[in-house]
Amino acid sequence: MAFRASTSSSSSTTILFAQKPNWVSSDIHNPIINLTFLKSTRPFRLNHSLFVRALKMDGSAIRASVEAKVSAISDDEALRVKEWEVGMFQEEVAASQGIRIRRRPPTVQPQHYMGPLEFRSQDEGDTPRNILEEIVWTKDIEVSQMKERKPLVELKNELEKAPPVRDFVGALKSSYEQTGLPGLIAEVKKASPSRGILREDFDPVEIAKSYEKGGAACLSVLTDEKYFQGSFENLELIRNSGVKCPLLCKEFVIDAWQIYNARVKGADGILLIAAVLPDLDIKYMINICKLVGLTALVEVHDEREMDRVLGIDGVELIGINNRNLETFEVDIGNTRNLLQGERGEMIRQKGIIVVGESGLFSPADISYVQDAGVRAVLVGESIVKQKDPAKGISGLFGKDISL
Ligand SMILES: O=C(O)c1ccccc1NCC(=O)[C@H](O)[C@H](O)COP(=O)(O)O
Repeated sequence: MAFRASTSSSSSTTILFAQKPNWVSSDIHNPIINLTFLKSTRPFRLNHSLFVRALKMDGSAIRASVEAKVSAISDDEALRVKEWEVGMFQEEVAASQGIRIRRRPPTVQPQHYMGPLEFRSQDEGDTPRNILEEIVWTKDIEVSQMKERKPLVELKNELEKAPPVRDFVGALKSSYEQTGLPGLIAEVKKASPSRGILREDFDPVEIAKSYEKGGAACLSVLTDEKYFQGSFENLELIRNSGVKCPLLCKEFVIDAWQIYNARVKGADGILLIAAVLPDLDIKYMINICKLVGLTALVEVHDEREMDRVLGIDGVELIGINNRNLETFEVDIGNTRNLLQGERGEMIRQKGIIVVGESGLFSPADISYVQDAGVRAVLVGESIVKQKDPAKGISGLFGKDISL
């Protein structure tokens, strides 16, 4: 329904909406809306009783206008509104690149509030659409809390005490050259949203040592606590245990702060997920990675993400995830599909190393993705579940790959 403004607004006056209002704050005691007038958009606080009346009018009949009482908001509130608008802009940019994952919940009416059906059904509410979105929303809260505890300036000061960086890409290349098989990034993974607990007797250092003994070129260490039961403590323990393999910090990165943190904790590489990050974020984060010496493993799952990432300069490692992180469906044919034709050609021309990720269980799986063009694989479940993970690696490759 379109509305026309017929009066201007000032403090506590009755106005007619020019367009459907945009909800900025869903706080029932403090509802703030952006009202678009004929020429401009301005935030106002809505008088609650009239708000309900206006909504009923809106929902119950097709009318040319609705009425509400509004009052001007404070400078502080205006600043929050600005921040909200910038957030909305970022979401729009992400959506234009086909990114379905929203960075944080949209601002909506609280569940207990008897608001207008129309507005409720347009906003899907604060329910994430899938597990990846839920993880990202949780991460957004976690990261802002971590940043409050340790601001970036403080974190940067700790960089000089970080252990020296190891050559992640070099380790994968030399493993491929020596074995003729994809270099293995073996994942230290206790649990996952799709499979639950993978290993009850989980000793991260013991598993890491066994992987290294079994011929892994690099290790991937999950640091997410809530969904994977991983931790930065595990990363640090492994780093300080004498294990020499370069370490990938397997995280859901949404903020550059996490990249600095990973390096400070001893990581040599970090995962950047194209389904979560718009192009500009990926470019910016790759630059930060270079600055601190980390290798970025940029992960894609479909053609669109692959094309976006191939358009970004400076990418040296692309992971093709065979698992759809929104539905958990696993199909190793995905690796082959994304490496066919022009895409595969471009990857070869650019000298990018492709990592086949997820759902690899047998020598046949390894041959399949190798034939498709991968030079490295990232494997968790099939090897972490084995009593002796080193033997799990020989089983996966069909031979002993330790040198
Ligand atoms: O593994 C999951 O269930 C999962 C769910 C949501 C987001 C990410 C998820 N996994 C991350 C990975 O991609 C895998 O840990 C990694 O590729 C190893 O996969 P696998 O060998 O199948 O354990």
